[in-house]
Amino acid sequence: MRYISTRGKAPALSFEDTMLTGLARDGGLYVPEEIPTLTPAQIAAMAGQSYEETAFSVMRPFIGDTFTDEEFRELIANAYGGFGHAARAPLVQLAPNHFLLELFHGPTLAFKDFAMQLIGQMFQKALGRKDARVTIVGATSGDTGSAAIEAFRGLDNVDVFILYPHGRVSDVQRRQMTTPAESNVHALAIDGDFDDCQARLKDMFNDFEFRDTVKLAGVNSINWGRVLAQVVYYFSSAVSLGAPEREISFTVPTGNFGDIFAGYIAKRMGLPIKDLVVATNQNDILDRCLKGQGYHKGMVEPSISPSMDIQVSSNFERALFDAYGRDGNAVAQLMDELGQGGFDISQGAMQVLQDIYSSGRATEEETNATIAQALKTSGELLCPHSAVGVKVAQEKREEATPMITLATAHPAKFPDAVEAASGIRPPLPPRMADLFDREERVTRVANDLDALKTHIKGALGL
Ligand SMILES: Cc1ncc(COP(=O)(O)O)c(C=O)c1O
Ligand SMILES: N[C@@H](CCOP(=O)(O)O)C(=O)O
Repeated sequence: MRYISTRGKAPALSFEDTMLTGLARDGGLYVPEEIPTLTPAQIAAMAGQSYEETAFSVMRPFIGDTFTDEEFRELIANAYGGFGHAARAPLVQLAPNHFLLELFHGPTLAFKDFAMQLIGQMFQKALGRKDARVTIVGATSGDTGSAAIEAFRGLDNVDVFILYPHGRVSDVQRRQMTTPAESNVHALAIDGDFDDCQARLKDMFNDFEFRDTVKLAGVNSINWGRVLAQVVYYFSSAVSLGAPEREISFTVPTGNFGDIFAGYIAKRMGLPIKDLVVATNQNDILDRCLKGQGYHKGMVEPSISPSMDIQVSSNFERALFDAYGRDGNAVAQLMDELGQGGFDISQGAMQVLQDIYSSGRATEEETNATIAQALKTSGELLCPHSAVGVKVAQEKREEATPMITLATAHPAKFPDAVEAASGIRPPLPPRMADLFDREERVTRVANDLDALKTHIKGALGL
């Protein structure tokens, strides 16, 4: 299995090199040269399996000879052993034929743990046998950062720097990033929004001198390993509702497009997914785009679902690559235009995208109302991101096809917003009960590439 760049000009790499490289050197994102498929019988065999067994079956075809079967099984077992639910990703029923996939039972209470816990294991194994060291830099609107810090804190061969937008993450998210005491963890509050953080991260990858000096690695969904690990729960949930005999639809609260893109990969692998619905908050660039209005950037509007406050949706580049017939030059041209503010999508590519994805948006009022309604009708307390998904799913779902909405974070990560909408202040789990008593450690850094490079090199003693 080899991986190629969406911009067509970087060398093809193995799974291991793709994982450790992050952004391709032509500025693109790596994708598999070919998508492996599973037969209906292989998918049906997942019924009744543990999450870990399904994870092995789904991901094995993508990793080539990076790990032996035995090693890979062990990494998967280590990754999910600490989750707070035996099913790892349990389904609960919200309404007839509408289900919620709870992805928040990992250590940092968000879906990011599914990929990050595994990536942590895979990095450790791959770096350990090479006796290599890397500097991970990540951009976060709140959840990727805490999950990355949790996965890499205290490891000998990794330093981790996380850029988050100052004042634009919840207090719980911020404290998850700023309170770990390990010296290899560095939380950086950036004067800007998430798009600024992600843009500076990509600038660092495109600055080859800096990249090579610090041995830069990435664990955002830039990293194919992140997307891959998220494919698994589409299979586990769909099979438990009757796939492959039965079609299933999914609605995914979306920002950087990594999670929904994982759903697309599941579909390409043979999972009978009927609709893949992109749900956005008021930062609705993807909804507008999928309705045929082109991809044109506006200002990021802070919302009660801050992890989705994104305008430049990184993985949409992967979707465009396939929609444009895997033409790297066409994608590179679109990304250049994005640098000037936006681009229009050709009719042919738009048709491909609309055949795969549909979309909807939720206003702040609708999100609040959905939190209150779900509590009343099903007893389920939703985080604001999951509520965006539920609201859009309610509009999109059809009676005949089960709809699964992804619940991407635990309500306790956003207690103020959840309390305002529902009257209930969700408590943190006991293991995190002292989060607000722990000392914070954070550096405020300007939204400036040179300032960031200087800070990171200084912290590394370079
Ligand atoms: C809680 C939550 N929901 C939804 C999303 C959006 O996911 P994606 O960026 O993969 O589209 C994020 C951020 O990634 C998130 O943290
Ligand atoms: N919502 C994310 C933004 C980064 O997304 P990623 O999937 O590319 O890591 C966050 O919570 O940080």
